[in-house]
Amino acid sequence: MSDESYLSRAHYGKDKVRVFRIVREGAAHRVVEYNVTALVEGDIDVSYTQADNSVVVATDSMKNIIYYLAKTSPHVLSPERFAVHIGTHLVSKYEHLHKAFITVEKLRWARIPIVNDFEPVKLHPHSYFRDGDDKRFTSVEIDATLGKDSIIAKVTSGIKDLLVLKSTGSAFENFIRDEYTTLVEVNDRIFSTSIDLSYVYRPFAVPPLKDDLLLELEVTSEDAKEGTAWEGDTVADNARKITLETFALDESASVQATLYKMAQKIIATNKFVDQVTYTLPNKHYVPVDMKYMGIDNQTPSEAEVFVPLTAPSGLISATISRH
Ligand SMILES: O=c1[nH]c(=O)c2[nH]c(=O)[nH]c2[nH]1
Repeated sequence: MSDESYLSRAHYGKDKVRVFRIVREGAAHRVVEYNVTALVEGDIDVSYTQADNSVVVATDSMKNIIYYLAKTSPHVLSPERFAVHIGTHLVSKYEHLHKAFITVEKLRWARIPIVNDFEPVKLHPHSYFRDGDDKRFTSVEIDATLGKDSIIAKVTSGIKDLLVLKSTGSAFENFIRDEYTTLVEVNDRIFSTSIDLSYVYRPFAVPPLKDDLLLELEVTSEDAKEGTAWEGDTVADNARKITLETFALDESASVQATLYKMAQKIIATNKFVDQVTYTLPNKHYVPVDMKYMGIDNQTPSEAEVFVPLTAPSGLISATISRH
């Protein structure tokens, strides 16, 4: 053992860059709101070890690159493509930067439905409401360590904070009973969780950027149909639908068993997704004990009044991978 130390890893960048973009398509607008994180890695050791800032792209400049690409990138409406574009731009513009890690979190803005008697519901062209607290995100690693002409993108996307609850169709029985067990077995209970889900796409090569550092890559109908990372909307829509429908339809034996079914379906339905991870807090709802009032609120079929517990919660997580 030596008393000396060395810099074993370094990366830096800008976090929590908030950006909103309008794309005007005639009278109809499309809007996105993102929280972006951009971190870079490369030949930057001396900025830590020698106080030498000559290798430092200021994090303020990185923020400006994010705004610049929010204005100029043809990919801005797709979190995955926008993130790949930001990361590829950083490692292509600066010779000494070899990797970029970009996270784009997308907030929900849905068109406000306008209901007029006897007319089909119309979605307003430029007014929106927040239709859920869940966020879609993508985390992209841009790896240019093999050269600026051989850039590999590793894309992981997912959903955070998707809060769900079902008031029946969930049981928890046959678990280990010993001297520590106080939990009673139930064949009918409330199941509520705040879903965190991430899925890993098969890595792909990013074409070298043009002279103006713009990423000119077409999205084909195959991308949309097959659900490549290049058209992440397809998989994002699939993953949300599978997660919600499986949660609703499964006669759940446990959080673990329902989680596994969701993940298996995502892998089976999305051929460019190789790995799925769910993290599910089990948000407990405890029936109030009303025995002292002479009221049965405890037997599962009679349990009607519950205390939603803030803490503690279970925490069930698993990663399911393609064979
Ligand atoms: O679905 C569940 N899985 C558990 O592992 C567990 N543990 C517990 O106390 N309740 C539950 N519920």
